[in-house]
Amino acid sequence: MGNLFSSVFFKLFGNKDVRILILGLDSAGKTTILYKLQCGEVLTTIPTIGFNVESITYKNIRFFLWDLGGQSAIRPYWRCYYPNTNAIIYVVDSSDPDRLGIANEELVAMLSEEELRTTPLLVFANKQDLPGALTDAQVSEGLKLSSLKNRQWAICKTSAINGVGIYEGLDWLVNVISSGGS
Ligand SMILES: Nc1nc2c(ncn2[C@@H]2O[C@H](COP(=O)(O)OP(=O)(O)OP(=O)(O)O)[C@@H](O)[C@H]2O)c(=O)[nH]1
Ligand SMILES: [Mg+2]
Repeated sequence: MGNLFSSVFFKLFGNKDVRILILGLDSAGKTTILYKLQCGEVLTTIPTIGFNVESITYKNIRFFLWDLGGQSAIRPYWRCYYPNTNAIIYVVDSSDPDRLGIANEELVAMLSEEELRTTPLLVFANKQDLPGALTDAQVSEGLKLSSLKNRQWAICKTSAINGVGIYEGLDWLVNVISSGGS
């Protein structure tokens, strides 16, 4: 089964690298997630000005993960990174219901860009370890995910601090990518 998977994958991709953008409002947890994936640890972060990029290999796929700064002044630069993106991870701070509306507006603006017209979307409803965090259903409703058209999407409850949910999300991405969905 593993060999079958690998052979199908390489027929589909050859040596192609998989490019993932990690986006979301400032302080959502993007950089924390990136380094949790890359080195398995929770690093102390500072707000990202510009980007961090790391590669990880997971289930025989080499992912290039681009973590972009989410502060409002630098969100306009996200679009510089859209070309050739295979999937988007959109990170939401589930403990910040007041900014769910802004998170939705930024998501809608991003997904309306031609270069991301059908790009698969994985939402991380992050900071689930905090008391009172919104559920994945509440985050999904706030982002109006059920109204998305012509796009594969999924939402996972995550905590970058304890690692919960992150690999479930990556498993979904592996399935989407290996079935040619991006
Ligand atoms: N409790 C909790 N705190 C988290 C979680 N993820 C991130 N944080 C904290 O949230 C703060 C912001 O995290 P970052 O990873 O720097 O956020 P970011 O999305 O990269 O922010 P920008 O770079 O400004 O766009 C840090 O203090 C993290 O430790 C989580 O799942 N749970
Ligand atoms: Mg950051």
